[in-house]
Amino acid sequence: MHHDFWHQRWQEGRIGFHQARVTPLLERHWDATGAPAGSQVFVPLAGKTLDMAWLAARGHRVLGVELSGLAIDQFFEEHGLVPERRKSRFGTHYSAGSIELLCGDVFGLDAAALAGCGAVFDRAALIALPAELRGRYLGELYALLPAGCRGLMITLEYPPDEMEGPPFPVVETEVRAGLEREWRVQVLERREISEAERESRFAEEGVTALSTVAYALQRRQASGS
Ligand SMILES: C[S@@+](CC[C@H](N)C(=O)[O-])C[C@H]1O[C@@H](n2cnc3c(N)ncnc32)[C@H](O)[C@@H]1O
Repeated sequence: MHHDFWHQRWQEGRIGFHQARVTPLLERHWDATGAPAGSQVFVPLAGKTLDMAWLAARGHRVLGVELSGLAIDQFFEEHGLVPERRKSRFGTHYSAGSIELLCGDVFGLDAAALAGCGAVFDRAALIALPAELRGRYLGELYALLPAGCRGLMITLEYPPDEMEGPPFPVVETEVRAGLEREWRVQVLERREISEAERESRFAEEGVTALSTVAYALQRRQASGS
């Protein structure tokens, strides 16, 4: 999906994906990932999610990566923080306390950029990408994370011909095919989202069934364990 698409969404305030609360599945399942206390959590396609503040309040350092400078400005403003700025080959880094947001393209990262991350949290990130980018995202970006890294990934499943994403439906076989060579993948919860709970867009588009799935991830050690 072209960068302009996302920049325009932020400029026009069309950010229906943003939640005014912390993701309940994060609160419910984060401990099950075994993410080491105090570790840095990589949050790809971060937006201005409150989940980052929640992770920081739990004692984690956070590295969010987000294309939109507007999203990053709004995150810090809304949390009453004034970030320090520095530039690197990946983009502009904004840091305040234990939260660092990198304004740049997640596909421009390398292993050095993510070397300090002991965990990853993926909500509305994999499912924000069209199929042609998802293979690269799972196969290349996740391969940059260090051995032993833990993670929580949240996906959506719905009949693919019923709505045009994003969010795109991503089924378990796709997650496993993309990650299982390098990661242990475990379904923690699969839950149908009732019509009352769904964003109005799913009803408008006539989506007949919608589920969310939470996966625990663990990057295998180099030995293939
Ligand atoms: C669907 S939103 C989800 C945001 C956040 N994860 C949340 O839960 O609210 C996807 C975000 O990814 C950003 N994004 C899209 N492509 C990106 C890329 N290649 N690199 C970094 N950020 C990207 C968009 O600007 C947008 O804010």
